[in-house]
Amino acid sequence: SLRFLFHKSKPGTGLPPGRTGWPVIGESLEFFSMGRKGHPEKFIFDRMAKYSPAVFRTHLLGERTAVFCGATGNKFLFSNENKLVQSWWPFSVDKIFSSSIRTSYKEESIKMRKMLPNFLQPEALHRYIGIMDHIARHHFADGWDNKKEVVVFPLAKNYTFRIAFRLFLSIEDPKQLDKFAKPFNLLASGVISIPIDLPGTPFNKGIKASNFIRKELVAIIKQRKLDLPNGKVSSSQDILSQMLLTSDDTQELDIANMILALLTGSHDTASSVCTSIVKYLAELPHIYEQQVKIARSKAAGELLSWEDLQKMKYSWNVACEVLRLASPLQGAFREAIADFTYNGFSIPKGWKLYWNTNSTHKNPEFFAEPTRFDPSRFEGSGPAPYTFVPFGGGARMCPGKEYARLEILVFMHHLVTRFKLEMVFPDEKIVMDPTPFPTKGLPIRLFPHTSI
Ligand code: HEM
Repeated sequence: SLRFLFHKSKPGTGLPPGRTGWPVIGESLEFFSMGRKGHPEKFIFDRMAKYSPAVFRTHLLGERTAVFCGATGNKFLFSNENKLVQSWWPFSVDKIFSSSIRTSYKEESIKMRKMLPNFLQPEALHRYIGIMDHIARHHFADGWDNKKEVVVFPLAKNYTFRIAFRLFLSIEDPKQLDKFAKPFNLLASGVISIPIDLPGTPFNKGIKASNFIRKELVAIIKQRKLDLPNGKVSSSQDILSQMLLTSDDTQELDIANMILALLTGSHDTASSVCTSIVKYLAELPHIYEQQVKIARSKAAGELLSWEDLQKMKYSWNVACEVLRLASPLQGAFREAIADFTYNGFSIPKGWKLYWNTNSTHKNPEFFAEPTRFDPSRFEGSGPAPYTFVPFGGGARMCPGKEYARLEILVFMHHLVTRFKLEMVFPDEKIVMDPTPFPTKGLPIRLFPHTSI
């Protein structure tokens, strides 16, 4: 009956208002298809207008879900971790990363989550800036220089992949990198697939790929444990060494899971941002010119330093504007660990809760003319608290934020010091499936500065 599909309650009278959609699949298809069409915010805004601007209910990925909206919704979910809510990942993610840090409710995983930021804090990452710069130079020399036209998305993936394997594991050899590239792509498609574990399904391939990677990682970790004490490798050469030195009682499998989570977390996110940055710089000459001025202040061939990156405030504002308009993750889930009331509606224990970037990032209440690209939004005190949330917030905030900032800035610097850019398909759209990418991979014409 219609009562089953619609529930329009008033504050104080029960569950948040909303539509549950079809049995089992609920509203999942609409949710994802709007992303695939390039406007994931439509799903959210339609329902905020129809039901309630604070919180509405829906049914996603087989779960009864309440979508929290606006700065107040973000703040509520971010600040109630382990009090009223806990991190929750869809079944497919959980299965592929089984026994990983993503299963937050497990004792060991909480310990892991505490350890993680140690290796990814600004201070810990200082020493790796020279390495990022070095890899960027090689990456541009191999993939971009002397080419009239390139397809950006696969190149950006290659860039973040190279950096991650070097920084975490000291792996640079192209042959070794190749061995991991395919499993990582399988893993990524497994995570977003329909979770049916039968031979040949993307989900099944994802699980197999993650087992393969985990096994390889355990072997690398075992070898490293032998090499570290007799000085065969340096203690500061990568994040793995750092992890092993500060956590001697941690199991190899736990470390492997942690590295797997970090490699995955960094795989599609930062590469998506780098790609979108190229698109906006190609489209917006005045932004590009500003960018070049900053980059030119550095002598050719001179290595980038921590201080240089700190000075790139304008560049980071450009990146933030890209993160606002094309957030790599549109949001994340929590689970209610107790019954509670929010904004007058009751949220039952066990319900899944979803916070999302779009209800604030694309909302004129928080960002005037939200579709306009304007890095000056981040000048001064910047956006209001809990309105700009590409990395989430609170206890589960992305631990890779600083790492991502550095690799994105290094990428931008090398890009604009080398080329002027022109899009091959000027109206190429960015769609979300579920991370944002350009429909044609973003072919770009390159004009080296020396030839201008
Ligand atoms: C621009 C790039 C990135 C963006 C926008 C991003 C965004 C996010 C978001 C929104 C979350 C979910 C937070 C939540 O549950 O509320 C997350 C989690 C996570 N990210 Fe990132 N991320 C990026 C890059 C990275 C990088 C480079 C790494 C690793 C070096 C990384 C590692 C992780 C991990 C391990 C988690 C899970 C943390 C947990 O469950 O507690 N991310 N990220």
